[in-house]
Amino acid sequence: MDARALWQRYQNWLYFHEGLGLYLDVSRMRFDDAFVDSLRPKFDKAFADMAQLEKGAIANPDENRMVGHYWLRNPDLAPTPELTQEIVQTLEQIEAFAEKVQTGAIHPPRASRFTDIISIGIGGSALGPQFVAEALAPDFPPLKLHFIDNNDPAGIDRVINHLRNSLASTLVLVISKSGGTPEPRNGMIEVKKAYAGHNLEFAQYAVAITSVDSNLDKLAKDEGWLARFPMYDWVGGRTSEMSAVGLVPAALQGIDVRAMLDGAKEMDDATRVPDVKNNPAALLALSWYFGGNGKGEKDMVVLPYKDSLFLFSRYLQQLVMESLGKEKDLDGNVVHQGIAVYGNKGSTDQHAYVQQLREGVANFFATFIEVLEDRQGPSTEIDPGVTSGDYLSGFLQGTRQALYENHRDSITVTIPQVNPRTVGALIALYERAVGLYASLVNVNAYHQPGVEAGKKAAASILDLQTRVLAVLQKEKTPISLDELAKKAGASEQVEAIYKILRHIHANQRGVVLQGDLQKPGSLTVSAS
Ligand SMILES: O=P(O)(O)OC[C@H]1O[C@](O)(CO)[C@@H](O)[C@@H]1O
Repeated sequence: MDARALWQRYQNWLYFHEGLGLYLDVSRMRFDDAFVDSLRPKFDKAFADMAQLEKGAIANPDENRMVGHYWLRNPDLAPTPELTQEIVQTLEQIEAFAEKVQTGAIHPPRASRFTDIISIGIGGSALGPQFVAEALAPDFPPLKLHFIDNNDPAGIDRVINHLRNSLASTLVLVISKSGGTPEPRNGMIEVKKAYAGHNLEFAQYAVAITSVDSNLDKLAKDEGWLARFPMYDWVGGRTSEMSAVGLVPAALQGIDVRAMLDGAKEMDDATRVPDVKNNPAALLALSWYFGGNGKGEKDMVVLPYKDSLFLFSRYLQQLVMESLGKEKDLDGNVVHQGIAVYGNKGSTDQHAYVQQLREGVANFFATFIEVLEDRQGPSTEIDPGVTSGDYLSGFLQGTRQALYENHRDSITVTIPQVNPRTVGALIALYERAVGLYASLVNVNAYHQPGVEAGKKAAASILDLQTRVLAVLQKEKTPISLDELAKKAGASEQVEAIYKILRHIHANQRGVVLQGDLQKPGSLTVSAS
């Protein structure tokens, strides 16, 4: 296609949302009208599915759950007045709590203000708060947010060490929808011990964000934690940014959560339109379907050209991959669906992997996220008449063009600036696109059986560790791994046992492995 025809195609397909000032350009995805027409019946079904979901249908059949993240920003849409009231009240409670913390009306026992927050959570209970903090927190927030989003002991130490002089003024958010995920539970126990080590009573610093009556909720209630906020069973972890999961940390940092909700609501209204060309989420879903042949054959590379949005790709990674990456479709057929998502930020990535994107394996389509406002205030001229922002803008255009010329497709989302409304809108845009795409490819976007399988496997390894160590304690002399496995009733699991023991040995926790480390099968083990 020559430049004039491309310019025409750009204009034909350009979507613009006036209220949000958001543009979506799918002109560099090379679908034609016949392709769009062929997907119309699937889209009709997707729009109908989405309408049912928003009305409270059981959209997550495996878990027998409604899917209601859209109600969080438009509570009147909730299927019952009780739910509407609950959403409204929770938001009010969050705002009141954040204000009291910021003004010092709620303060720690030994300080006049909370200065910092440790947020403990994983997956959907971390990625949204992390993305939003990076995108929207002021340079000097009223409370500084730190995350424990893993089970790495050294990572936990690092956060606690950084805060060792301000632990007495650090609020702890423990965020877990289920209230039973091992990582946040373990992180909470470690942090609690650190508080005890400083003679601080954890309950006076701790806030739980979890489902009512979960183990975490019960613990927080029994111990009299500072506050508890509810998470609803009809909100999935990866779509929970607009629930207490995301709103509590955001409000505490002084982010305008109402504006974020408004932006999401406005985008929801726009993405409810049952017309592909006039619905930005449908245009994304269409482009993804085209890009990956409806089978995820190409990866989605997300390139925000704005530092504050660099966690967007990581956020989308969970939203897209946990939602769409499914072995079976809704009819039980094995389909192995999904779309792989990765990315960091432009132009930084141009000096890393964009070389391969331009010339290497053509197994992706790109999504550029462009922000029109360079910075608040005037810009210095780097060259006559040229600012850093002009360079960044030029890098984006240049990369988009270079990719296209080499038959690599791309989508471009443009927002006027990074603010709570546009961030809320971006989240809502992708949530809806994932929901529509899931319907196009007929998968349940709202469960994650694969993750559950991994969790079970991990639990069985820990169980094996307990059994093996109990047997080892009774042994008077060194024993071979095979023998130990047999005595523990786990002859088939010698490799797992070897790895358990090697780890414990490396941490000098009462296990000694002896012999040739190059030949694990020949090692003997004893309790020290
Ligand atoms: O909030 P929870 O229940 O601790 O779960 C954390 C994360 O674990 C998962 O269940 C599986 O990874 C995610 O869907 C969720 O965001």
